[in-house]
Amino acid sequence: MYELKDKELIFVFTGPNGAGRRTVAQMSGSTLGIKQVLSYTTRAPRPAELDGQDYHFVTMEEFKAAEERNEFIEVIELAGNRYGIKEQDVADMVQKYGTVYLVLNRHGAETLKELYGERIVRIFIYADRDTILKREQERGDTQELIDRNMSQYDIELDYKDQCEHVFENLDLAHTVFDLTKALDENYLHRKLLDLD
Ligand SMILES: Nc1ncnc2c1ncn2[C@@H]1O[C@H](COP(=O)(O)OP(=O)(O)OP(=O)(O)O)[C@@H](O)[C@H]1O
Ligand SMILES: Nc1nc2c(ncn2[C@@H]2O[C@H](COP(=O)(O)O)[C@@H](O)[C@H]2O)c(=O)[nH]1
Repeated sequence: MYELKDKELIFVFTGPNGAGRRTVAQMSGSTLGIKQVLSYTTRAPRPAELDGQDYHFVTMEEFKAAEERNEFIEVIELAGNRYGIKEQDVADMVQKYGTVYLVLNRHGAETLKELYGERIVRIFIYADRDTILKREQERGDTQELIDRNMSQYDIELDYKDQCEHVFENLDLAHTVFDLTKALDENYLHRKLLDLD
């Protein structure tokens, strides 16, 4: 296991599905010049999702082969699909960029915290159930997917108080501004933003 050095950090965006974790993470990452370590998944891409941008989309055979080679830090299975982060990807990107981010569910955030300790900064993004429902319907998610996400809502929300930073994501621009400011002030010290 790669041991993270003093200045190396991993931001883990977590919270209920549909709260806007990926959107907020990608916008903040782009503002701050921080790259994402992508998960591998066997699920099919949804409309507007791209291989190499949202996930590494792989076949079950490819995933199982990588699993047998012990390449994943952790693996989860949801609705028959597997998801995992490769240890080598984390090590390579942290060594190259110093700071990276991931978007994971509660299980993934807990696992990374156990493995990498204080080098992990958990950022909890949430919204109320009705807001998430509306966003998922507008995005065209299937009822099956919406029901699955909603069934996990309370479990994911219960993780809020254990995370280092918590942001309610209602107005997107405000969320990204507040988050970017917090990460810059607390960890990055790049002074990229005009904070007045
Ligand atoms: N503040 C916001 N206001 C309105 N819509 C938003 C906001 N934040 C995100 N969205 C939209 O909500 C939807 C879900 O966002 P996103 O994909 O980032 O969520 P997520 O938490 O990563 O969940 P999932 O894994 O289901 O995609 C997207 O269509 C996104 O454009
Ligand atoms: N623990 C992990 N969680 C992951 C990983 N990759 C994605 N996720 C989370 O799973 C759910 C479902 O994702 P979806 O894109 O199919 O809706 C969501 O909360 C993701 O953030 C991973 O490698 N490990």
